[in-house]
Amino acid sequence: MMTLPALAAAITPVDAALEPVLRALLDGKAKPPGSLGRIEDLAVRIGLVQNRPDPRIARTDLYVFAGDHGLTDEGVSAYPSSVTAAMVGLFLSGRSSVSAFARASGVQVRVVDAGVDADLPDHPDLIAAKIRRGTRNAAREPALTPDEVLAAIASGADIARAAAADGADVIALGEMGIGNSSSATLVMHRLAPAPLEACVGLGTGHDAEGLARKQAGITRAAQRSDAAEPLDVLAQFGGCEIAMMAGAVLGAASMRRVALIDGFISTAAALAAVRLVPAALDYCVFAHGSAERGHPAMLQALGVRPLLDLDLRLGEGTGAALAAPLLVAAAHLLTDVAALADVLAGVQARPD
Ligand SMILES: Cc1cc2ncn([C@H]3O[C@H](COP(=O)(O)O)[C@@H](O)[C@H]3O)c2cc1C
Ligand SMILES: O=C(O)c1cccnc1
Repeated sequence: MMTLPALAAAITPVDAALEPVLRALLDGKAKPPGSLGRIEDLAVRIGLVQNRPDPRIARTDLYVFAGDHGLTDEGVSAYPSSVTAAMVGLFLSGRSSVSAFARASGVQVRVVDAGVDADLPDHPDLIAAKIRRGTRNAAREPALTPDEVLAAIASGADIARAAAADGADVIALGEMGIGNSSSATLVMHRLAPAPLEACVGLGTGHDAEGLARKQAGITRAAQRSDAAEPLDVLAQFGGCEIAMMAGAVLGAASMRRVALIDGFISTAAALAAVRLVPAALDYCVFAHGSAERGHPAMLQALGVRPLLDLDLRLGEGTGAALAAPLLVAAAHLLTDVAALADVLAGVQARPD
């Protein structure tokens, strides 16, 4: 396992000198310069991450990090915590939304028990990495201890690094955890930072009364601690799965792999990772803009633009699974498309 300082030392910013080289290659392809829009930007990003003009994306592994939240005692979610474990079973049976989308994209899904409040039966696609059975209620006390946060980060990094060592080119992050939109809201509030009102959204869905209850629970937690440093914020308000996803971003970056980020909650984890190690941002690709209220401002705080705009608001990694083929296509643009000069030379050389 790598400690946080060791991870930070292993993450270097991408080589900016390669960007004009990649842009020139793309401009020279058999197409008008810039005509493939943001897929060209994506190709540049992938080339920079892999530090080569001919990047390849042969395999994307998607990890769904699952954990429960003591903050649900405040009534912040429309659903009971027991849904988390039930959904883990569904991911493993291949009948969830992310399973369906991942099949369409040729992406392998595995589930990580980061902190589910249940004993989960063994399964070949389940990684047992439980930090604790659910977090403490952040409205009353710190959700996690500092040691639990560090353990979660190290474990997430380990999972991403092992995937990379095993041949994954992209590590995609999804999550499942009833109540975790509240935890992500508090992480965003302190680390974006942004006013609390701008960070609270509907999560899985709420009527007016439910939203008021969610706001009240989140406000109680925010009033209990003025944490503003990333590790402290993760301890006060974070979830096991959010801290572990932050670690997975750092692990992917330390191995020069793309971390493909899903929606609101995954972005909050990426935000924590970037606040811990700013250079990690160079390795992140943001799959989609979530319909969750705070997501645009969180992306703006990171200075990034997501690939897709499909009004998704689920999590699980559904947006990441949908975006995965775009990364494959973008890499193909650099490796498979002929240079216009070669084509024209070929045309001119051809006998009439
Ligand atoms: C059946 C079901 C499947 C889900 N898959 C993802 N989420 C999403 O909803 C949860 C966050 O919303 P909140 O903070 O409002 O609880 C997370 O588990 C997230 O992944 C789901 C939620 C439900 C109910
Ligand atoms: O965008 C997300 O990740 C999201 C939004 C609402 C509920 N759960 C997840």
